[in-house]
Amino acid sequence: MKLTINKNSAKWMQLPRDVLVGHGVLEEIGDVCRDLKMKGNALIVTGSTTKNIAGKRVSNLLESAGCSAETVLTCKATTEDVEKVVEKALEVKANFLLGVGSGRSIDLAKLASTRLELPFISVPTAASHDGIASSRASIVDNGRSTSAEAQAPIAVIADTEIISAAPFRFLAAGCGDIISNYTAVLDWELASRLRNEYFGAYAAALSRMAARVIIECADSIKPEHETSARLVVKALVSNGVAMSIAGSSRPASGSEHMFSHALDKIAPKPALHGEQCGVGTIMMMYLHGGNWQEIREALKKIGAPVTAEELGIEDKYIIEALLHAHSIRPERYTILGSGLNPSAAEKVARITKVIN
Ligand SMILES: NC(=O)C1=CN([C@@H]2O[C@H](COP(=O)(O)OP(=O)(O)OC[C@H]3O[C@@H](n4cnc5c(N)ncnc54)[C@H](OP(=O)(O)O)[C@@H]3O)[C@@H](O)[C@H]2O)C=CC1
Ligand SMILES: O=C(CO)COP(=O)(O)O
Ligand SMILES: [Zn+2]
Repeated sequence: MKLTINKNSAKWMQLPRDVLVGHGVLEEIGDVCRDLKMKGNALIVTGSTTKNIAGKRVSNLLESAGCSAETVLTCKATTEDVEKVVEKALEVKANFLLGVGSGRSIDLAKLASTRLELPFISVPTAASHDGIASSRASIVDNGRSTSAEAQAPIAVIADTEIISAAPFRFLAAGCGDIISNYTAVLDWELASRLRNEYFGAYAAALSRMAARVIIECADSIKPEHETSARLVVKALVSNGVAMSIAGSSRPASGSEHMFSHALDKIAPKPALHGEQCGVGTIMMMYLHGGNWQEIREALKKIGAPVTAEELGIEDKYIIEALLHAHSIRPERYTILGSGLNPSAAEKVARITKVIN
């Protein structure tokens, strides 16, 4: 008899069942629970800011729908934090979990619910990252950035009224996370050619398409336009689907993500994940010999950072992150190969105008 389910299998693509994107969809959370036969005790995983933006409302709405709701506040996305959420879920005898807020809260709810074999609902309050619907969780384990296998959310409730009211910086960061698909796929192709790594043509095409849509619509992505939020959220959900189809974060994470993870470790005050990935994409596209100017122009039009100064990070940390990036995920082969030397790192950052 088979006792464990191997969802790690390349044949197993797990996708969300209900995806709601639109104005005021948060109000439908009770209906989503009824649709998915989810009842009993809910554990809301949220942050100190996002609790006030959506966490409390989710709690009230769930209670009106006949569930009981407890809340656990998040701080970082580390293995220890996952453990804290697991413990809280056991304490309150949770029947399901919700990640309400930032990428961190969603990743913690995702991984804790996976460990507990309970369903979870993703309720983003900003369109700043593509973990909204993915079956991966980016967790820091013993100081190392890891991409953990996890379940996909059973439902995604992306209320564009809330998302478009968030500071525009978040939406611009989400665009950076999507545009980074270009270099992620180039790295994946390289790994397939040089390391005979599995390459999924369909996931790669889906991933490229999302990046193309954002670049082509760069002129029309504007603050407080709910249509902009809707477009970006759909591309972020599509990225999650690409990762599930690939069975890894390969279609959406390559050398530019390794640069961002390195900055998270090195910079005293890192910028948003998607902002750093966008700047990383400009530099990695240069290393690939591609059209880095197109990436830079699109990010500029959107209003995302394209320089160290705009990231609020000193030049020296950009260089250090470039030198360190290849060692972040040594198993993930990218254009960075076995690493840049200091003069090459400085050259790429200067030529692409990230530093001056
Ligand atoms: N699993 C996956 O596939 C992926 C995971 N990620 C991960 O997600 C994280 C990045 O997520 P991201 O959300 O960009 O950043 P963070 O998780 O670092 O959150 C940034 C901050 O934004 C705040 N915030 C969220 N929504 C709003 C809002 N509407 N108004 C004001 N403030 C708000 C949060 O508040 P609060 O303090 O309340 O949380 C938090 O302080 C990284 O850890 C990254 O590695 C990224 C891509 C894919
Ligand atoms: O951020 C991600 C995709 O955008 C997740 O990828 P990693 O954690 O594997 O870098
Ligand atoms: Zn990302």
